[in-house]
Amino acid sequence: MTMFTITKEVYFCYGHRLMNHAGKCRNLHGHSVKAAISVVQETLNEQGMVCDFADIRECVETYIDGHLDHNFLLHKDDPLIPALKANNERFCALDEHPTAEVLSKMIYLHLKESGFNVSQVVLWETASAYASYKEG
Ligand SMILES: Nc1nc2c(c(=O)[nH]1)N=C([C@H](O)[C@H](O)COP(=O)(O)OP(=O)(O)OP(=O)(O)O)CN2
Ligand SMILES: [Zn+2]
Repeated sequence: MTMFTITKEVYFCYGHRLMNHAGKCRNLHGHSVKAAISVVQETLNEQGMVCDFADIRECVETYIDGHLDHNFLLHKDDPLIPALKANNERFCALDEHPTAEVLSKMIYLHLKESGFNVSQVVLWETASAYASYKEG
């Protein structure tokens, strides 16, 4: 079987902390990250594309702007949440810890639910560390 793959990169920022981390990542800190989104198709459309890069960007930008970009990402049981609420600060409480693994999965599932034949999402959290999510 032959397969075409395209990959679109998007960039965004967030603050977070990993509340159960034994080291420095338990502290409040932030990242400026890159997500690389790969979409596959066996055949090309009438424009000779898997899909337009811009279609991936639009889908993922709406989601990232609404949930992740310039937001503060916390586990839903993080004891900081009441203080953020009391001060009207923006945050996003996740069912899982806000790791690169979990964020790559969130982006993947959004694209899949939006109808893209996404094969993988890779999230570069720092210049030297990335996580990826794919299914099957
Ligand atoms: N498997 C994971 N490990 C870690 C994650 C993660 O999301 N998944 N996240 C962190 C921290 O949030 C942060 O990303 C720090 O990562 P790290 O590579 O340790 O940070 P540095 O840039 O400081 O790396 P050095 O190479 O040690 O300078 C931690 N772990
Ligand atoms: Zn971090």
